[in-house]
Amino acid sequence: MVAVRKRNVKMFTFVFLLITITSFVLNYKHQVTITTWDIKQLIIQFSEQFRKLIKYPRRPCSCTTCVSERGRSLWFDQRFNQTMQPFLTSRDALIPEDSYRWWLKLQGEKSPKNINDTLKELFGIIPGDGDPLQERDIFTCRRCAVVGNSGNLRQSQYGHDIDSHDFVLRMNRAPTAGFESDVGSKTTHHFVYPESYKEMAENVSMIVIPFKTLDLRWIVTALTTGTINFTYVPVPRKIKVKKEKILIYNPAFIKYVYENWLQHHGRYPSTGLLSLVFALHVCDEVNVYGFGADSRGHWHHYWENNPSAGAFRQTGVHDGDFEFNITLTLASIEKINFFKGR
Ligand SMILES: CC(=O)N[C@H]1[C@H]([C@H](O)[C@H](O)CO)O[C@](OP(=O)(O)OC[C@H]2O[C@@H](n3ccc(N)nc3=O)[C@H](O)[C@@H]2O)(C(=O)O)C[C@@H]1O
Ligand SMILES: CC(=O)N[C@@H]1[C@@H](O[C@@H]2O[C@H](CO)[C@H](O)[C@H](O)[C@H]2O)[C@@H](O)[C@@H](CO)O[C@H]1O
Repeated sequence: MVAVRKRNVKMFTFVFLLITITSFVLNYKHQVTITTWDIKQLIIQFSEQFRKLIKYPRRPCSCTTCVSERGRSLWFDQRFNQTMQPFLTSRDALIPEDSYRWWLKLQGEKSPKNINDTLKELFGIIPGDGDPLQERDIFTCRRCAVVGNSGNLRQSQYGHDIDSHDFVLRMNRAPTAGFESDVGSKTTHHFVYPESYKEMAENVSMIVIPFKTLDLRWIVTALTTGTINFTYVPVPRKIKVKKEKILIYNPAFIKYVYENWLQHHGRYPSTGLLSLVFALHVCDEVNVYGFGADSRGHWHHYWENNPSAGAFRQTGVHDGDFEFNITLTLASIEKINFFKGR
């Protein structure tokens, strides 16, 4: 009787250990490919993971290297501030006073509505959280593609590569239909502001970048009364996006990008730079496509011959050259992979 009980305990311990070890190994899914269920192999893989765990005890992710890891580049460490929150959410909708004052000047609204009332109304309608990009754990490796709108994507054949990422981030009016072989067909997140809104598929999360109070008010009315149809250009009265799929880029994060990364160049950061720094904060591996001006320094698009491609240089709203240098530096220190297109 005692012998049987002892055997049961042993059996139970063995099964328990096997499950623990297996799930531990599987958790490191992007570093380890399970090719066999051979117990010897599993033990070898487990000890390899254990060795890494001892060597890098507090790694933030399971990729070979994680973007947010400090100590690899002083240039990066001086700019990257892990504590900055990329999103405003219903639980955390506070904009610090200095950031708010700075933000108010971006598009010089004449008589902005009370921001606290606006945020209360907005987060009474949308939750602004619960998105996969807002949840993190150290056992995964989040591979993100940030896809800018550059004409250098034409005939690049990057489509398959882009679609292989866990998250594919696009921006403004960028289409995929008809351009799949160069830009891919997958989109998980799409950055817009009212003036650049485009309809998106149901499963895509829309990240709204607000540059003024009216942009936040527009989200409210675009989901309800449809009363706002003009900001500095006409904007759609109504949008077809599920409330749960709308996320709000934090104005304080725009200021952080402007100060820490852009070092006050231009009037404020472009959507491309805002998306790229955002990705550094929420992804573990960042691969960048579709960034790069044409020979005149204009932001030409891959899907159209946009006549105002050089307007930003005339108005000085963005410093395209400085922004591009940030991208190149990030690539040179291996924080991102940069795909230069054609
Ligand atoms: C006329 C104008 O205002 N154009 C601006 C347009 C325009 O408002 C939207 O396309 C409307 O849908 O938006 C911008 O940018 P745009 O939508 O052109 O491009 C998005 C981001 O991609 C990168 N890009 C683009 C083209 C190119 N040849 N090289 C690039 O590197 C840039 O990082 C760019 O930010 C914007 O929001 O930033 C900036 C552009 O200056
Ligand atoms: C070309 C230009 O300077 N246009 C500005 C316009 O800038 C655009 O703002 C967008 C957000 O609303 C986005 O940042 C885009 O990249 C910019 O080109 C606004 O600043 C607008 C405010 O009234 O003034 C236009 O002249």
